Amino acid sequence: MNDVDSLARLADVIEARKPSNGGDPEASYVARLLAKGPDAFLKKIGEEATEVVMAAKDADHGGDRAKLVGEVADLWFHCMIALAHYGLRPADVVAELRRREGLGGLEEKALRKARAREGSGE
Ligand SMILES: N=c1c2ncn([C@@H]3O[C@H](COP(=O)(O)OP(=O)(O)OP(=O)(O)O)[C@@H](O)[C@H]3O)c2ncn1[C@@H]1O[C@H](COP(=O)(O)O)[C@@H](O)[C@H]1O
Repeated sequence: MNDVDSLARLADVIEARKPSNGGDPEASYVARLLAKGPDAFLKKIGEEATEVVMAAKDADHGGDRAKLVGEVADLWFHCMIALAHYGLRPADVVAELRRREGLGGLEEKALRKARAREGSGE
């Protein structure tokens, strides 16, 4: 199984845990978070992002890199809950990353600025 398949499988589980699909907030963390609504899982995303930053800073100073992996997994997982809530799939994110393949970040930024200048009539 490849990386994208693993994400798709987890997305299927999250989809099945939606309260509207019968997920039970008493028995499932995903169902509980989805039942609480966007504020709850968006707050978790903020917290997990901060934990990623702290684990990365620790790793910079000889800390445990496995901790960083764990925190990134938590962040990805909670982002996947948000994607599911908004009717999106990991494949949508992968398609966007594929669309960007070969277009450097600096090049993309220059194009974006040029388009904004054209739009403002400068
Ligand atoms: N990948 C995960 C996963 N990663 C993290 N977590 C949970 O996310 C929570 C993260 O919260 P924190 O680390 O902040 O710890 P906490 O203090 O317990 O959090 P809170 O009290 O603030 O919610 C923990 O309860 C973790 O167990 C996950 N829970 C579930 N999954 C996957 O989702 C599937 C469905 O899970 P259920 O919906 O619970 O059946 C599972 O089979 C897994 O594949």
